Amino acid sequence: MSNVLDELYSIILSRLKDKPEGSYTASLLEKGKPYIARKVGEEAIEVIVASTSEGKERLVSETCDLLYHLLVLLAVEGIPLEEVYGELRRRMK
Ligand SMILES: N=c1c2ncn([C@@H]3O[C@H](COP(=O)(O)OP(=O)(O)OP(=O)(O)O)[C@@H](O)[C@H]3O)c2ncn1[C@@H]1O[C@H](COP(=O)(O)O)[C@@H](O)[C@H]1O
Repeated sequence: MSNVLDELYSIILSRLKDKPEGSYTASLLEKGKPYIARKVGEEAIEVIVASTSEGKERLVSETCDLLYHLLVLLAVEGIPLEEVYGELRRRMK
């Protein structure tokens, strides 16, 4: 069964492959892996700031930005989402 993260990951993979005009994902690929990794860090900081002062709606929005950029990083690294799910399951007590 597919969930929203799987669906988004699949769209990201197709953007990285087809590089359509106007795709933000494709523009990230052009900027390179260190840039994408930095974006993950920036978005994580925005999550921290939102959690301390900006309210729940903002926290949800920044969480989405963080998850999206994390998925792009995993996709660029060639790590299937199933591998992350598997590791999370392995850790579950
Ligand atoms: N879920 C997202 C998503 N979340 C966040 N973002 C983008 O991430 C950026 C975060 O904002 P920032 O201010 O930090 O960055 P910025 O100044 O816009 O960009 P930078 O120059 O800093 O990289 C915004 O441009 C958002 O549009 C996303 N961009 C795309 N998606 C989804 O990814 C899929 C593919 O999108 P495209 O590649 O654009 O077709 C689609 O399903 C989209 O809905």
